[in-house]
This record gives sequence, structure tokens and C-alpha cells, in this order.
Amino acid sequence: MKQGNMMVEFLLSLSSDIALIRDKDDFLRVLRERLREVIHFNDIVINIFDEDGKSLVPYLYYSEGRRKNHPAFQRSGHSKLGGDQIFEAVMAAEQPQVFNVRKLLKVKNHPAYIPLFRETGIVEFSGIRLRTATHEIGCLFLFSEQTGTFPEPVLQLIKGVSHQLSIVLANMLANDRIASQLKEIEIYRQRLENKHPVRKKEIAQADLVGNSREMQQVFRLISQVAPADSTVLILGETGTGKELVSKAIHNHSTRRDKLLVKVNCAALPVNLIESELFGHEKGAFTGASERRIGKFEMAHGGTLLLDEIGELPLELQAKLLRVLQEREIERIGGKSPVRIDVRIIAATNRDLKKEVEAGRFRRDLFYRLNVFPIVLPPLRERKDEIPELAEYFLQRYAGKAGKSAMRLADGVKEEMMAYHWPGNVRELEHLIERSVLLSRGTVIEESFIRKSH
Ligand SMILES: Nc1ncnc2c1ncn2[C@@H]1O[C@H](COP(=O)(O)OP(=O)(O)OP(=O)(O)O)[C@@H](O)[C@H]1O
Repeated sequence: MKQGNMMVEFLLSLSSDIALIRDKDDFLRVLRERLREVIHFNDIVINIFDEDGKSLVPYLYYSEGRRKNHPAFQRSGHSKLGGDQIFEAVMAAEQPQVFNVRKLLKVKNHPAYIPLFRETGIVEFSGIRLRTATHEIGCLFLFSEQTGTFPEPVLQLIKGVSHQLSIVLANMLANDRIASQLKEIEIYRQRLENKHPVRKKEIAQADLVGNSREMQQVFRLISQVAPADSTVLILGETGTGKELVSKAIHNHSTRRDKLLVKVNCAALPVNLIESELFGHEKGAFTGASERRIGKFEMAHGGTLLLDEIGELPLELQAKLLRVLQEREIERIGGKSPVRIDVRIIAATNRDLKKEVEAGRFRRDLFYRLNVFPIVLPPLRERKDEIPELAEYFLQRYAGKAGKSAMRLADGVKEEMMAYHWPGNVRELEHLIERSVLLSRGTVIEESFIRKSH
């Protein structure tokens, strides 16, 4: 009874140390220091299953005595284990198994490492499998230079410890997996950035022009929300500058050194958007001949612009909602989820509230996205801005065309003010570009408005 109490006490205090483990070094230190208080072992090894799920590889190991500098114990971490009677016995049993080296040497076909144990002073060792409710993880071995290290109460303790270790190990392995996935994404992203060096420049030059009251309000909203990292919903007709606003938000956020990745939700059929957003593993479906990283992963650390979000099919709206809630994605055909840190900016020219009422857009997703809405008014509602925008585009396109400063004739200006601009700023921009190219002198005498429709 007394022994039982001590064991519970030990396991409790071990679990509080275990909760503080951050990495392999911590783990090894806790095992060595804490387990030694109650078990007189010399060496410790934890083996885990390799990716193939069949062989075991050393994950953590500590040796002392003659084994410390012995080349056979300087494991690279790549030597495959398992498939011999020792591992089979350990992996098949609920209880810890104890092995005596002298006795093993008498058994026919003993594993090749047993004589080495004897040469380097190991007398007995115990092994127990490590598993959680859902996963086989590997096994733990404790080695001793003396006999009598593993009496029954110690074996019970090892069993108790093995449950705790299995959980820590499962978490550490999941974190390792995520870290290696993130590394892979980083490499991919750098490749992408090197391939498109102009992108960053373009983004840096994203200038928004606008002196109207409405646009001044938009600028205020941008500077409020940009550093806050919250989700932004940009609403406005086509060509009102939604993409430009998203670039401005990204450029003024702490994520500015990472990518702003854009997905056009209207441009692709359902099955392709899913893989575009979340990526897929090699062989996930017919035609998936290569692993593909999705836009969410590409935007990790940065911003993801979900353009035309109103066009996203309902089926994918549910998946997107889950990703936004859980902050992790699953590649199509992938085995484990990937954590992502992405700021979401969604944009649409649809009236999302009406879409919700019509049952075409999920209400819960709408609320998730509508955290900080920015509405861009159509150009016809901020006509006082037309001269300024026209002037801005005029200088830009005259410069590009190698022409000297140009100006608009008064009649052209009036015509522009009277027009209703269904294509908004984009239409104005194209019109000016065309006018610059078609005009001979420095004054644009003719409006080309009607010709553009
Ligand atoms: N306030 C502005 N200042 C300068 N340029 C602007 C402004 N608003 C829009 N533009 C220009 O107009 C064009 C259209 O803008 P943008 O692509 O951001 O619009 P959008 O609302 O995302 O359009 P769509 O809904 O069709 O995708 C771009 O070339 C952009 O540079």
C-alpha cells in the first residue's frame, strides 16, 4: 500500500515535470534525472516507428560507462531496428519485459548487439512498448550494469511512466512533423519569391489615390485594421480598388515581409479550388502526380486574399469555415493536419448579406469574415475624385509611353464627370491609358469614353 502511494506520488510529480518539456534535450534530462531517483539504470533509449510504420529508429538515447564513446553506441538515428525477438517480445506485451544478457547469449540466433552489451558491461535491461489510445509510438529501454534492477514494483512504475511518456512523445512527434512541413513550405516560398522578384516591387508600389471624404474614411480604416491582424472583408463593385486595398493592408501590417497570396474563388471549378487552397499529396486523386502546396500554406506567416469570395461554392464554404476556426488545413489525401498562421482578407463585389438571405452563402462564414468590413463606394458616388485619379493615371501612362506631361481638355473633363463609370476606377485607368497612346499632342482633346463601351 505504502509502495503504491509512493508510486502515485512519483508519477504525479513526474507528470508536472513532463508538462514543461519543450524539446528532446528537456525530455532526456527529465528522464535521466527523475527516473534515476527510483530506478538504478545506466543507459536509456527510446525508439520510435519510422515513417514506413514497420521499423524502429532511435529517437532519444543516453549511454554512459564504456558505451559512452563506443562507436556502436554513437547512433546516427538512421539505423533501423526491430524484427528480432527482443523487439517482438516488447512490442507484443502489455507489461515491461526484462532481459538478462548472460541468458540471452545462450539463446540460439540472439541479436548481434547482445554480445556487445556484454562486452560493454550491460547485465540486464527492460523494455516496454509506448502507445497512446490511438497510436503505436515505439518502445523504451532501460539498461543496467547490475542484476536486480527491475523487481516487480519497478516494473509497475515503468508501466505507469510509459503511459505518460507516450503522450509527451506523441505530441513531440506531431510538432516535429509540423516543423518539418513548415520548413518545406519555407523552401517552397523562397523558390517562389526568387522566381517572381517583381511581385514584391509591384506590391510595394501599390498606391491608393483618393481625396474624397469616402476614400479618406477608407484610408483611416486601413490604418486602423492593418496592424491588428484581424480578418478584413472588402466590399465593392468591380474595379473599385479592392485588391489595391488588400495590398495596402498587407503592406502596413507586421506581415509585410511575407507573401500576400491571392486566390480567385470564381476562376476555378470546385475540385480545383480545393486543391488550390489546401494543396494535395502525390497520388491523392487521378492526375495528382506531384505533391502540391496550397495557397494557405504558401501564405503562412503572411496574408491570403480570397478574392470573389461570394462565388465560393457552398461545399467549400464549409471547409473554409473549419480552416478559419481551427487554423489548420488538411491537404487532400494528407495524413496529418498542417497548422497555418495566415491573415485572411476576403473581397467580393456581391452583396454578401443578400447572398446569405438567398441561401447561397453560409451565415456562419459571413460572420467569421465580416469582422472588419471596408466598403469601397463606386466611382459614380465619389465623382469629385475623378480629376485627381485621371491626373494620376495621366502622369503614370504618359511617363510609361515616354511622353512629356499631358493634360485633359476641359470638354473631356466634363464628359468624364458626366459619365456613370460601370467599370469604376479600372475603366477610368484603361481609358486614360488609351487616350495617352492615341493622342498626338500634350493635350487630350477627345474623350474615348463611348468607344470603350
Ligand atoms: N484609389 C485608387 N487609386 C489608384 N488606383 C486605383 C484606385 N482604385 C483602383 N485603382 C486601380 O484600378 C484598377 C482596379 O483595381 P482593383 O483590381 O484593386 O479593383 P477590384 O475591386 O479588386 O476589382 P475586381 O473586383 O474586378 O477584382 C487597378 O489597376 C488599380 O490599380
